[in-house]
Amino acid sequence: MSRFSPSPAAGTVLTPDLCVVGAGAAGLTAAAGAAAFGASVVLVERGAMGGDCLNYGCVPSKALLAAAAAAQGAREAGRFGVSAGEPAVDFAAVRAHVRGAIEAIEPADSQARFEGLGVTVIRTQARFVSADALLAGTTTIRARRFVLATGSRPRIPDLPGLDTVPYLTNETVFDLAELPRHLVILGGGPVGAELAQAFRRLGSAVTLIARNRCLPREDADLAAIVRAALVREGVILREGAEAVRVEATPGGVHLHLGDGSAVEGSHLLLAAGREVRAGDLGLEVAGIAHNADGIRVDASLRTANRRVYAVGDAAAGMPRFTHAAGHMGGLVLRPILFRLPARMRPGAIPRATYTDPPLGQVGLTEAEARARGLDHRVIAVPFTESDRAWTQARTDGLAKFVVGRRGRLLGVGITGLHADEATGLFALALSRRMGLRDLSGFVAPYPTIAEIGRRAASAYFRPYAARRLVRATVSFLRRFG
Ligand SMILES: Cc1cc2nc3c(=O)[nH]c(=O)nc-3n(C[C@H](O)[C@H](O)[C@H](O)COP(=O)(O)OP(=O)(O)OC[C@H]3O[C@@H](n4cnc5c(N)ncnc54)[C@H](O)[C@@H]3O)c2cc1C
Ligand SMILES: NC(=O)c1ccc[n+]([C@@H]2O[C@H](COP(=O)([O-])OP(=O)(O)OC[C@H]3O[C@@H](n4cnc5c(N)ncnc54)[C@H](O)[C@@H]3O)[C@@H](O)[C@H]2O)c1
Repeated sequence: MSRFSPSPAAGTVLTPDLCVVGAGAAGLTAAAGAAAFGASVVLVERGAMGGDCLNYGCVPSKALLAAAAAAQGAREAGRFGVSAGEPAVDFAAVRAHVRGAIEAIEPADSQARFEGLGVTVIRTQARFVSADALLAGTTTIRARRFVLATGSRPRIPDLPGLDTVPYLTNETVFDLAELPRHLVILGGGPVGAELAQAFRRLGSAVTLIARNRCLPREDADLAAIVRAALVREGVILREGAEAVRVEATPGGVHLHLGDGSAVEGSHLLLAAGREVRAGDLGLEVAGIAHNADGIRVDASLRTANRRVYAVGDAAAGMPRFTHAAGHMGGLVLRPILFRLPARMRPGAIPRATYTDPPLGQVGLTEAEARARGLDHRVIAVPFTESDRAWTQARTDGLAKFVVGRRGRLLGVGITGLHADEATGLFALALSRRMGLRDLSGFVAPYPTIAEIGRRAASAYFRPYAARRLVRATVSFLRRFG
């Protein structure tokens, strides 16, 4: 149990083993883990417990997408011979569902739970006042080690006119009282793509502005399938479009694009990437280096100040996902508590975008393998080869296995039905350095999308089976009865 809980009196100086700043996925994991090992822990959070994922990110977006999928299911039921028709969407009830999902998960991240674990939770802004001391309200914390898990915030683009119009970000969009008539989304990354589909399916007109293409970080063949689904459902996609100016109109906003055209909408949602909150942490005072991408860390997630680590979205150059944040929050406990080495391997972190169809990736994409000059082959398996895809009438999918020498997996990308779940399986295979031989021997339940790994293995090994020597061996062995 912490020697300090509950909340300290004003002016107190605390000297815990560990001080964690930020109670999102990264900070909560570090705090809970350290407390479980008997370390004294102080956790400082200035906003809502649970951070972005619970309050303004993964949870509300996935809950909104689930409501949107129900609406789309009604629209598409006809292809199964079931008639439902255009659904009536009660947006207040949708919002209640989103809120309900947050409230159901909230207790796991709550101050009460963490105090129950023995963590001292201080609900205020923290900043360094020296290389080894942090000020949280009126409490000074001189910890043996610090973990900065301060997350990121939406990047507000430098767009002329933006200061004159109302706009939404992920921090406000889930609180909308009414369904937007026409939502204009700036940014075609995962936030833009997921929310474009969610609002379109719930009944809004949606225009998505993407500087390059939709889901630019993803494999082009896989992203094209998601793109086609969005367009089929009526999302107006403006790819290769640069927003250059915005102005208010009586009905909402008027967004001017670089090619001279304009888009008119009732609401504007900014989904133009993330930036790191570093300015208000007093990093300079503590000798902690940072850049536009975040707090600079080495492979063990240590900052330029040897007492201080940075994890999650706040750490520069690291993948910005909840599971990555949680992983980093646990990883830093190795050096902090046990003086063991730790090495963050960003390349091993899988990701999924929860559009329908979802898109998952782990390891290298085909373009990344090519750019690195790796000796590789790509085995592409369309979902028309999956019996499950046929039973669900969802053959709009593709899996791409990027393999190196002797069939070793370098990366797997998959879009289609249940691709998010299947990505977890392939992430395990990659983390265990498996190859297509392992996938060929893996028995998945029938009919599931996971069987697609075996399909890829069959396609890879088929030419070997056809070799003259192999055939001659089979023929020779036949003689023995
Ligand atoms: C719309 C959206 C959907 C997303 N969906 C997914 C998804 O489906 N799956 C996925 O893996 N990822 C998703 N993400 C990304 C995911 O939300 C982040 O990667 C994750 O929340 C990062 O966790 P974190 O702990 O690093 O930071 P955060 O969750 O941002 O937590 C940081 C905390 O630090 C606090 N803080 C900051 N500065 C200070 C200070 N000086 N003093 C005290 N407290 C401070 C903040 O208040 C905040 O609570 C999504 C993001 C968005 C925006
Ligand atoms: N399913 C998930 O795991 C999930 C879901 C949502 C978000 N996230 C995380 O949240 C982070 C943020 O996502 P995001 O979608 O906001 O960011 P992003 O950086 O992935 O995409 C933003 C896009 O906006 C475009 N853009 C920026 N300014 C523009 C302009 N003026 N005109 C036109 N286009 C412009 C950029 O080119 C970029 O493609 C991601 O890094 C991701 O890791 C994850």
